Amino acid sequence: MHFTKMQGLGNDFVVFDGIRQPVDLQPEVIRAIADRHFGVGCDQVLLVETATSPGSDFRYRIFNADGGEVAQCGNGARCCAVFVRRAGLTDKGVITVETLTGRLTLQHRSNGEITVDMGIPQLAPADIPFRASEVSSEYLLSTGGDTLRIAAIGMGNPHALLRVPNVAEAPVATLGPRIETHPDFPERCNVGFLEVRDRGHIHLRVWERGAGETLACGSNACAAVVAGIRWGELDHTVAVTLPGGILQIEWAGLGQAVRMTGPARVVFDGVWPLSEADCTSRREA
Ligand SMILES: N[C@H](CCC[C@H](N)C(=O)O)C(=O)O
Repeated sequence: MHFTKMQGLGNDFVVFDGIRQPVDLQPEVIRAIADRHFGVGCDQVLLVETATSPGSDFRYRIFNADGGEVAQCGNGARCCAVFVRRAGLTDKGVITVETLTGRLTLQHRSNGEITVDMGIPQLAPADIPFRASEVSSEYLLSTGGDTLRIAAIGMGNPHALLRVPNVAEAPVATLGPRIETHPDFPERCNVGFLEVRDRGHIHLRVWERGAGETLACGSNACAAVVAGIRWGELDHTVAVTLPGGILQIEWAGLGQAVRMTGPARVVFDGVWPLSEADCTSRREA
């Protein structure tokens, strides 16, 4: 299978064209491809397919490095927009892609960046999903003897957000997996550690569900801005500085879609696997 390695602010992807070639992505194959020592290495595998609903240009599927399929990936959506034009699958400037749970609009900008309409954030606990009796801008989460104040927000995928005084010292590697697998998030969650610098700028580090800490997470950046606005600490246009770079996020408020703008880059093209013999060279199952 032919693939293209891509990245959006260092959040990296192996992207397959599922329209012009048969692609079989079983969980164990995803894990093998994502393996940074025995495979290609990536945070997520993306699959572009023929749209199944009218009004969409493509179907866009997302698989985390752990092999699980999920419904949203913001950095991947920007890479998808670049992928389909570079592959000659479309020459449109505005592309609509359908995902497991919704539809995204991807817009090429004159400076080469991509703006994604990420949809309306889910705030009702049942939609996130998150175990809480009512909607709130802040919840208490008990873990390991600590009680944490978090925001819980859905962007087509679930996110927990914690305020920290300094992202550089945030306990991402220890607290991230504990919150990712907390029972109050029945489908697990992505965990954002956010430092509010001013009303138009935050710093963010993210422990991603199914991938661990990544250099950037587009959907969590959107959720973090929604959380900060609902806490009354942010204005409606925010620069989000992540370890891999900066995203521009806009949210006009309740009932409105979140818009994210940032880069997407091609790294190289490849073939997976080269041959069955090469497959056996991977870490033994
Ligand atoms: N780990 C995420 C999927 C990838 C999201 C991230 N790479 C982005 O840019 O939004 C999840 O399990 O919901």
